[in-house]
Amino acid sequence: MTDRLTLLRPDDWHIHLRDGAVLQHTVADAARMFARAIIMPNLVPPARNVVEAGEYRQRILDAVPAGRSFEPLMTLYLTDQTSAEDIRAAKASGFVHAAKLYPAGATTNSDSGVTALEHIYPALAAMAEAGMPLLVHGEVTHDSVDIFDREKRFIDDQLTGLVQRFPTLKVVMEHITTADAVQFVESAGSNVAATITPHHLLFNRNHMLVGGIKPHFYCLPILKRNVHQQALLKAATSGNPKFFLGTDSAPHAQHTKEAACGCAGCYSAFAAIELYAAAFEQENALDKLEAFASHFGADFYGLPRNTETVTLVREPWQVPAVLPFGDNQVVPLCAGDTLQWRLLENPA
Ligand SMILES: NC(=O)N[C@@H](CC(=O)O)C(=O)O
Ligand SMILES: [Zn+2]
Ligand SMILES: [Zn+2]
Repeated sequence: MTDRLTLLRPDDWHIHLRDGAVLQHTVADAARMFARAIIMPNLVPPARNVVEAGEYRQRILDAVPAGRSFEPLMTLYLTDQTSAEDIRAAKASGFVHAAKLYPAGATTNSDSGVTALEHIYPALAAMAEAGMPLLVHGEVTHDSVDIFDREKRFIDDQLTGLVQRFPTLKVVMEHITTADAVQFVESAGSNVAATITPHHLLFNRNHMLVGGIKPHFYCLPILKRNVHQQALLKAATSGNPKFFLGTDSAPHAQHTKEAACGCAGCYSAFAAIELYAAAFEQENALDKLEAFASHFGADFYGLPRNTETVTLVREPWQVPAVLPFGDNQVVPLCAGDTLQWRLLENPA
């Protein structure tokens, strides 16, 4: 049995670091293992243009612990008002690497998201032109659509047509949760890819709902049935370069999740690579982890792969019950559980 695993240093192609006092914690956790991360722009107010993205980037850089290297890859939050010029200015900055589509009302802080795709056609044309990937939270939002069906309906009603209309646009379907999404991405062109989270690989809706409701498993898109979890595990460990690491680590203070109306999002960045190692080991596919975590995302974004390495050792450790989160605390994914793999602390 392997008990040591050395990988090219990974990147996270989907993370929420939030803002303000919590950055000291969220940035330190991400920078412990990741060289770079695609930073989600759903702040209040969101990072909608190159100026807001640049200011946010500086706040993140200011929070990187001394002695660590960590490059925040910024994204723009698309609204009905985003113009082709906004995209061109963002591209010219060199630090904005993608733009994010939140259908209005789909998830945390998506109120200023896009109300109809037609509104962003000029921006999407500029993105295709610039080679800038569109990152998609792929869920429809109509009250009439069941929450467990919202991803599939988005593929059928919106994404299929969008990919046809913009055949050269790079699209990342973020945090996929269904066999339908796996199938859609597999059968699309090489310009379409997907990120997969550790929580959707390790858990299904039974973990969230059987034996009492577990708010720390509540995220969007919501955990699905076991058959979907199996399809995601298969895709992530397949060696297909269309599927790569994106944690969707999305911390919310403990009291806002353990509430009558709890927030959506799981905090995984503190042990992301260890959690993925658990999922890959379960599939007997640890040999596939490096490409998923460290090659395919950079290749898709057209960025160089990292050159330094990180090492994981088989050394069981217990996930703390809570972690500091600015002036509050956050309950991490798998709180209290024992993880088998541990990342060696080798300063970057
Ligand atoms: N994934 C989540 O459940 N929540 C994310 C938003 C998102 O990625 O949809 C958040 O910002 O809290
Ligand atoms: Zn999302
Ligand atoms: Zn997210």
